[in-house]
Amino acid sequence: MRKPLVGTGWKMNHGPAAALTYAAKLRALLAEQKTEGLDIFVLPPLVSLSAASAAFAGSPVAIGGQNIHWEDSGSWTGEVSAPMLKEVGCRYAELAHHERLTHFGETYELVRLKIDAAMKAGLTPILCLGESAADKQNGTSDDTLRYQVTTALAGQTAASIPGVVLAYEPRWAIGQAEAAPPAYVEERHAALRALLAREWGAKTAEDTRIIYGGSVSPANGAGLISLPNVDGLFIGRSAWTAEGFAAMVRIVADAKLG
Ligand SMILES: O=C(COP(=O)(O)O)[C@@H](O)CO
Repeated sequence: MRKPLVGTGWKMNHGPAAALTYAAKLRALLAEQKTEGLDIFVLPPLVSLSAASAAFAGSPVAIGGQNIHWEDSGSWTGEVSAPMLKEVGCRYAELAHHERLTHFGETYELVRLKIDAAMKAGLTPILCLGESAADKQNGTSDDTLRYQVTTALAGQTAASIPGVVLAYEPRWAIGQAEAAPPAYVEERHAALRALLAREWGAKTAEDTRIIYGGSVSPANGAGLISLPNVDGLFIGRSAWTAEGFAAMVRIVADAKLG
């Protein structure tokens, strides 16, 4: 049984003061609703991690970083390492987000090194995957996903891969008015699971969580989280308020925990 997951990436929003306000509100809201049996995460910007770590301590909410460097330390101006995230209380490290690939020139070859660094530090990588609009149009979405998965996870084993969360986020669905259609999402998630089974065996495929992100909202969340191969939701804009995120947590809990 894969534990359901619901999380939000704040992207470049919420400095330390706003993080404290958000955390206090979210804690109060979640205390009134079902959270047991769910993994819940918030990914603040780097500067807010320490504040968020203290503010969420003892709550059902874990925190993570939105990126890491592949080395543990050194002359890498402006970067942060996996052990540093661990030290401020992070459980997760988001890697390969579309915005980092597009605006900062990251590649899946580089992401492989980051996955290795995150695992070594005891962080759970959230590995973002997703095809472009052109891939979708050309019918090559699953080829692109296969390349991304096999490249990023090349250093991993059948036993370690369930320690990675796969976040399917079609690039053409991020920051839009609508999420990808549920039937399309289920096809991609099923294809990803079949790929895991082919490459690393049935148990790895069965145990690895695959979550969906890209314009998830209160209007479409229930439909997406009810899909058999969708183990969680990864939310941007709709969860940038504590009230919005608490509503999404409720949708996931209702669908997955009954
Ligand atoms: O980018 C993401 C989705 O953002 P939306 O604003 O929900 O489209 C995902 O990685 C969550 O941060």
